[in-house]
Amino acid sequence: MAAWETKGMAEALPDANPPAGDKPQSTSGEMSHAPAALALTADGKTPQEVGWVAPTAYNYLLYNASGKDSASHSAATATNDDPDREINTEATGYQLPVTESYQGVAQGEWHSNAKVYEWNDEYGDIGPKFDQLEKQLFGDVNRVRTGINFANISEIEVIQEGTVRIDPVRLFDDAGLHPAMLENVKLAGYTQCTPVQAYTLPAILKGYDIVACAQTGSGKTAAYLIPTLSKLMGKAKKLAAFRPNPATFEAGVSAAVRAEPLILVVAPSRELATQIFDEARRFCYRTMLRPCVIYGGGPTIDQIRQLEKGCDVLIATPGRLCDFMDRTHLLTLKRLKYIVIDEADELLTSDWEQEMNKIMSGGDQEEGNITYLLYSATFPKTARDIAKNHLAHEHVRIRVGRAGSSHVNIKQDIVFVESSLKRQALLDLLMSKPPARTIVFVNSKRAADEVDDFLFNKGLPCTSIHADRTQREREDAIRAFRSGTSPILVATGVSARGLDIHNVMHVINYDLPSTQFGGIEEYTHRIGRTGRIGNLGLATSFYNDHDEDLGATLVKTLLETKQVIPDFLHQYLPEGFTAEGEGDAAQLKFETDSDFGDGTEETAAEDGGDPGQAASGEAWGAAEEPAGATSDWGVTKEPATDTSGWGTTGDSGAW
Ligand SMILES: Nc1ncnc2c1ncn2[C@@H]1O[C@H](COP(=O)(O)OP(=O)(O)OP(=O)(O)O)[C@@H](O)[C@H]1O
Repeated sequence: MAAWETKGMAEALPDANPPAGDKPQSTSGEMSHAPAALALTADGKTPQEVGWVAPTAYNYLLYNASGKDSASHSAATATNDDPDREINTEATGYQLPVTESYQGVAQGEWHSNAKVYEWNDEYGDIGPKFDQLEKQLFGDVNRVRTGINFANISEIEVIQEGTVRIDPVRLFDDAGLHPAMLENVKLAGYTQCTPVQAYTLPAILKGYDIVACAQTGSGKTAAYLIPTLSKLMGKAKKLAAFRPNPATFEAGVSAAVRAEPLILVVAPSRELATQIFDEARRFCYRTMLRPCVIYGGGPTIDQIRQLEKGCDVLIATPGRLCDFMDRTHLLTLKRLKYIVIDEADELLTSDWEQEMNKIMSGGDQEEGNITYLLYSATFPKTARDIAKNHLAHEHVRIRVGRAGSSHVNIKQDIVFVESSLKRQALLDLLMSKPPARTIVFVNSKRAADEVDDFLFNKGLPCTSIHADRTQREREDAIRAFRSGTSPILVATGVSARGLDIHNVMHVINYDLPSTQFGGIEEYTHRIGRTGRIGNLGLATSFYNDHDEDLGATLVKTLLETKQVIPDFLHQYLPEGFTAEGEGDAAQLKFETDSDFGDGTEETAAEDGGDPGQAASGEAWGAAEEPAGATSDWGVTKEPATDTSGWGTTGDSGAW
C-alpha cells in the first residue's frame, strides 16, 4: 500500500453520489504509469467514467471584463415580483452567460445586489408573501439541511461562564419571537434550537452582551440574527431611519438617504459576509428591516446604491466598512443597537487592530446604547483578552464543548505523504472515492493555482479561490462550487472561515496549517466545512516531517473525538491513551482550557440540563428547570475574583 493510501474512506462518505456500477478501485502505485493527460483509475476509467462531472473552463477575460461597468448590474429598481433578474447587457455591450444561480444571484451578478424584500409603506405589520422571492430565499435545494446526527450536536456539554446565568430555550416556538420571525424560522426549516442558539437567543432577547464559542456548523449565525432581528421587528417603524418607499423608488431620480443601520455584523472574509447577508435576507423576509452587505473588491458604486435605499442591517468586512465610515454622508452608526463580531477570534487580533478599534469605538455610535455580541468556534487567549474590554460587566459567556474542539461527526484521517508525492496522492484520493463535493486546502496562493491547474488538466471539475483573485472570480468560484458545476474547490485559508456549503463531504488538507498558517485553530475551521449541522463528513490531511510542530496538538484533537491515531503520530500519544483513540478525553489538556474557567462555570449536564437525557443521545435542551437543580439559573452572580483571563470588569474603550 502506498504511504498515502487511506482506509475506510468510502464508509465515511455516506451521502456521496457513487457512479453507476462498481465502486472505483484504489489506484495507488498504478497512477504513475497513466497517460499524462486524463487521470485514470487502475482499471482505466476516466474521471467522468467514475462519476465526476466534466470540468468547466472559466473565461477569466470575459468575466473580469464584466466587472468594469458593474453599475450596469445594479438592482436599484428591483421589486419583490421581479422574475429572476436578467443581466443588463445594454450598457456594456457584452453578453454574460447566466448559468449558475444561488439564491437568486446568478453568475455575472454582484452578491451585494441580491434581491431583498422591498417593504412598501402601505403594508401593515407584516408584509405580503411573494412566491418568487420566497422560493429563492428558502427553497434552494443547495441549502444546508440538518443531517442524521443533528441530535449529536445537541448532546454537547454547555458551559456558562461569567456573571450571568441563562435558562435555555429548546424550541423556536417557545422563544418568544416576533410572529414574522417565527414564520421565517419555519420557512427555513428550523424547529429545534442548537445549543448555542438555546442559550444566546434568550440572552440576547434579555439584552445581554454575549461571548459565545461553539463548534463549526452549529448555527451561530442564526443564534445572533434571529433574536436581534426579532427584537427590532416590533419596533422597526419607531427605530429605523427614514428611507424612500421602495415601491416608488427610482435610482438616480428619487432622493437617496444616508444608511443608519440598527445592527452591524462584521465578518473577516468577503465570502462569509455575503453568506451572512443571505441569512439576513431570509430572516428579514416580509418585514421592513432592510439588509445590505458591503465588502472589499465589490463595486463601491453598487454598494452605495443599495445603502442609499435605506439599511437597517449592515453586514460588512472591516476594510470596506472603515472606508464607508469615513464618508459620513453615506453611512452613520449613530442608531446602532447591536454590533456582532462573527469569527471574533480572527478579528480580535493585532492584524485587524486598527480597523476593529475604529469600528468598536471610533465611529459616531453611542457606545452605551450598543450590545456587543461576539461569536466564534475557536477563542485563543489573545482574542479573549481583547474582547473583555468591550463587554459590559454583566455579560453572558457561553461555551459549547471545548473551545476549538472539532466535531464527532467528522471522521479525521491523517496520512503520511512526502511533499513531492502530494499531487499524486491527491489525484489518487479523488479518483478512488465516490465523487463528492470536496474542498482542498493549501497554504499559498501559488499552490492553489498549481493544484487547480493540475487537477483540471487531469479532467477533474475544479475551481479555486485565494486572495489574489479578483472579487468577480471569487464570487464565481464559490457559486460554481455551491451549484455543483465545479464540485472540487481548491482554497487557501482565506475561505476557510465560516463557509456553509451544502453537502461538502470531504475536506482535504493538502497542506496542513502549521503554526505560521494558523495552527490547530485553522485546522478546526477548515475541517468544519464538512460535517455541519448533524451531517457526516470526512477530513483527510497530508502530514509529513514539515508538520511536526502541529503533531502533539493534532493528536490531542484527534483523541478528543476518538479518532484512530496513525503510527507515525504515536510518539505524541499522551499517557493513558491508545492508538485506537481510547482514553479519558477529560484528561486532555489544551491551551485554550487553561484560563477559561473562572470558578463560576456551570455545565448544562451538571446543572441546567438532564445528564441522563444527554448521555442517552436524545434531543437535548432543558426548557424547564431540571428537577433537583439548586441552580441560580437566570440569577446574576458576582464572582468574588476573576481569574479567567476573560475579565469581568468590562472597562469600556479601546484595547
Ligand atoms: N436550529 C437549526 N435547525 C436546522 N438548521 C439550522 C439551525 N440553525 C442553523 N442551521 C443551519 O446550519 C448551518 C450552519 O450554520 P452556521 O453557518 O451559522 O454555523 P456556524 O456555527 O456559524 O459555523 P462556522 O463556525 O463554521 O462559521 C446553516 O446552513 C444553517 O442554515
